[in-house]
Amino acid sequence: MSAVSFQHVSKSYKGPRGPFQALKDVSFDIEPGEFFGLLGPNGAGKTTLISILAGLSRATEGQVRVHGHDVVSDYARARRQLGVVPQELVFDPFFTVREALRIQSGYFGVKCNDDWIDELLANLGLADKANANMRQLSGGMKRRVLVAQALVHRPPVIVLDEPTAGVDVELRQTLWQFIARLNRQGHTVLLTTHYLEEAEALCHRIAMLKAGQVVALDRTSALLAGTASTMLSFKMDGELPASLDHARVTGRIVQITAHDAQEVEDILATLRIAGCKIEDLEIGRADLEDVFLEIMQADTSPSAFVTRPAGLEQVA
Ligand SMILES: Nc1ncnc2c1ncn2[C@@H]1O[C@H](COP(=O)(O)OP(=O)(O)OP(=O)(O)O)[C@@H](O)[C@H]1O
Repeated sequence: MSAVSFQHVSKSYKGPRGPFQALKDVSFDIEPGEFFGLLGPNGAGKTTLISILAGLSRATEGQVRVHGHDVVSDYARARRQLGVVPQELVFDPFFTVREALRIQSGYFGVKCNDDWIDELLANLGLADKANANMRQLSGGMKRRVLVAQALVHRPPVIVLDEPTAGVDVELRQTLWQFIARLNRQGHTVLLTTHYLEEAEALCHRIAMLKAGQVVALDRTSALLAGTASTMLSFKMDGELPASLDHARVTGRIVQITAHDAQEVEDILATLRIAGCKIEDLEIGRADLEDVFLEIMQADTSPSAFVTRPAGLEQVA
């Protein structure tokens, strides 16, 4: 049985100019023990999908199950399987960190949870903040508390909606070590992030959403191998030839993806013929950010990059 199953999920919001479809027929399964990434640009529908999974919002159509429990008709059991770290920092300013975690344990009917709460605090670098009031914490520390709150009932499925937004490098590493350990112990992880290097390092499989539709879904390694695999990077002043207008330009730095050696040669020839003076040329492997941009810029019909069904072989 899948850990999480989205089947034909659509969601419409009422807008000033009629209904707005935030999700369009989204279907995929996440297998138990997977570390699964959900990527997409701002407004693609990631938080909407997670809100439906967490029972905070209702799908207009379709069905969502967590370990077989429907998130609407069997809400309590579905919710108990989930630990959700929300994107927004919502907290009660009147409690200490330990009190907040005890109260959250109570919501799930977990009693005498202090040993696990202490372990969570230690693993999230919060041990010395246990008795601090929530309103005294910095933004990054509040985020750590949200992670701890999501995990108090030891949920088999951990959902993280941009958990590292606004978080310093040290906590990111602490957080990922901890989440990766929970994943090795068998917890399923669903992650949304805009830090694509994190997704590349952590996720077994990745789904990409664009305007509410799944436009890519595959093992991370297959996504990296399946699209442009070479990245040319150089510095130059002046205009690029029009035929290279798909290049990514950041100040003087130009990056262009290529599928093979011939395409690399063609790009260099185009630059030479146009009289462009380039410096510091590097040719390297494309990373997930390049793949993401290529997929998002492509005129993708849904499922154009969806090549591989869920499988357990990549989870080992
Ligand atoms: N309550 C709402 N009412 C109307 N429209 C909404 C509502 N919530 C979200 N939307 C719209 O639905 C679309 C998807 O939003 P969503 O927050 O799911 O995107 P996202 O992929 O999580 O984006 P981000 O990366 O910025 O967090 C957006 O166009 C957003 O404006």
